[in-house]
Amino acid sequence: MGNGNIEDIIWVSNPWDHTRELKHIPSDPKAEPGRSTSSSDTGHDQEILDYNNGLILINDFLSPEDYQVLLNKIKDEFRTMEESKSKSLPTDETELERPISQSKPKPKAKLRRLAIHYGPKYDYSTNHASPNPTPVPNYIQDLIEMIKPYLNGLEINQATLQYYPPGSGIPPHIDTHSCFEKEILSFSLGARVNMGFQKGDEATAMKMFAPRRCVGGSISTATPGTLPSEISINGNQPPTPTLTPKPLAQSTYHEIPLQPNSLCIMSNEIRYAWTHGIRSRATDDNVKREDRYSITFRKVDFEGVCRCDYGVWCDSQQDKNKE
Ligand SMILES: O=C(O)CCC(=O)C(=O)O
Ligand SMILES: [Fe+2]
Repeated sequence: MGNGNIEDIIWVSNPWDHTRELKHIPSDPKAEPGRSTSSSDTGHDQEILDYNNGLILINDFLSPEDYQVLLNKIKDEFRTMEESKSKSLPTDETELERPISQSKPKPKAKLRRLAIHYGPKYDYSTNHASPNPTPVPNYIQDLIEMIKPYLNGLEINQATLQYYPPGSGIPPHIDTHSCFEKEILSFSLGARVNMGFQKGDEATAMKMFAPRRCVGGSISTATPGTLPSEISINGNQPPTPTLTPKPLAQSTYHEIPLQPNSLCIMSNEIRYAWTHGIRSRATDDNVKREDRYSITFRKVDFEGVCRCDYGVWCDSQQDKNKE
């Protein structure tokens, strides 16, 4: 099955010259996973957790000031979205006339994840990217600039903001290989949540043949994830590994806390062959969930062909085998 229709879409890149809204940029970006970065100009320390399978978590990614600016911006975005939605809803006249005691009970608020897309929006059922992408706003472009050192030259062209009300989640999935190039990154804000990771089994691989992003993984009992190598970044000091690296055991379900102000980078094996997802539930490790927000960064692949080394889980390569 080909994805030829994607080639017709022309992505017009966003202007990069703009007034900076997030002020601090790490001066000496880390050159390779697990290595130190100077954070002297930001005045705060980052902590890098390298799971040795393509998963890297960077805690305290932004300075507290920048983090707060970003969180406020994102909350505003969802507030505006909700306001415009409620304005566009037709007024129920009959409801207004009804005495309060007789008014219909309000439907229970649904635990629905909300999303706002910037850049080309992908229609997973048709493999089409939207021809009129909404430009990425400046404050998100600032963040893209800050994550650039971790992108290995990948030019991000899509940012998806998501709001997770307490209790909501996202099904386990592998972001479809042919839709997005290389790394997938997610920046977390608001409350902490656990993300589950599991190496895709045969059933998962089969589902990747469908032109969809979300594949439901068959998840067994949850066991806490093993701790990764942990490197604390301290000013100009070289990184000090505080734990011996323990790779995530294959075929086991692992949960890893995503802290607010953390950047989760998925590349190679974890990006191509593991599912990730967030279970819908009220608590994580007995801690009650609160509002969470995330920004997922991707590069939409207009060619729509993946040439990764993980052929079993690759929709492009499996499609080719079937031809
Ligand atoms: O919310 C997140 O951190 C991840 C979201 C995600 O996996 C996705 O949108 O594909
Ligand atoms: Fe994802």
